[in-house]
Amino acid sequence: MNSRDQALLDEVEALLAMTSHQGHPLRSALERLYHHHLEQRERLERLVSIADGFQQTAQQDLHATRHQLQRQLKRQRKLSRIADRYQDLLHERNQTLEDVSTRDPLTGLANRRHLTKHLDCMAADKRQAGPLSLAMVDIDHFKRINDRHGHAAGDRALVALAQTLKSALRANDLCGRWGGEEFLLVLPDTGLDQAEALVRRLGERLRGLDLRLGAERLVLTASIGIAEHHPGEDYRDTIYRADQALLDAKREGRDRWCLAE
Ligand SMILES: Nc1nc2c(ncn2[C@@H]2O[C@H](COP(=O)(O)OP(=O)(O)OP(=O)(O)O)[C@@H](O)[C@H]2O)c(=O)[nH]1
Repeated sequence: MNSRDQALLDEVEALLAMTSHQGHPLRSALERLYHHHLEQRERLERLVSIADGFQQTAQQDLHATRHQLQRQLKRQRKLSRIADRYQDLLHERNQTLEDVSTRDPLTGLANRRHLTKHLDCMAADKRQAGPLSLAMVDIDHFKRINDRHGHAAGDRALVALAQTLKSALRANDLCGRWGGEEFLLVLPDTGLDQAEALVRRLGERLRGLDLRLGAERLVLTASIGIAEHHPGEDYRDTIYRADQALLDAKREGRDRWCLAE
């Protein structure tokens, strides 16, 4: 209530209290008006206090809800960080699993499983049109290297051969370890002539390797069998023919290649 209202009320109260106005015809009406005003004021104050209470509760609720939301948001961010880390970990694990199941651990080349799968995919791919050759490469007298210099030296020779193979091949070629000291080359868009040129280059690089075992330089040679895939032929049969050609190369004195029938 402002001071003007209060002054008016004080004035009315004073008038009502004056005994000289007891019989005045307006006194009774003024008194009722005065009490009516007091009642209204009281009601208004109650309403204002209820509204204040509501507002305070609403603000507290708002504050509590905001706080709760912030906590949920924080928790959600934490969860999403954990989920991201978990996914990265899963991706790494998958990658490792993929590597373990498709790579030869010693040389890092494709393993036999991967080579077979690759050939199966090629067989299923009807767009595969150009010539395709397979070459089976086998280190000569590898047992002697192991026997003479130890298994670790043999492993070094295998790794050196794997690196030489990789460096001699083109981007679309695939080479992998077929088993022991035997490696398979898958050469797409390659007829026998081109395969022979590649294998010649490979033999030269292999002989030129500077592989040291103590004071001794180890000269690596390999025998190779090459087979061109016939249209409609099962890849296993092409590999078999390449293997037979490899045996021919061994029989003919090693350090050479032979072409399959
Ligand atoms: N160090 C090493 N040796 C291996 C590995 N896998 C197979 N070998 C060895 O490779 C040798 C293969 O010997 P053989 O099959 O007799 O062939 P080779 O001595 O190369 O004779 P030819 O093939 O006839 O020229 C065996 O002594 C195997 O133990 C390997 O991962 N590491």
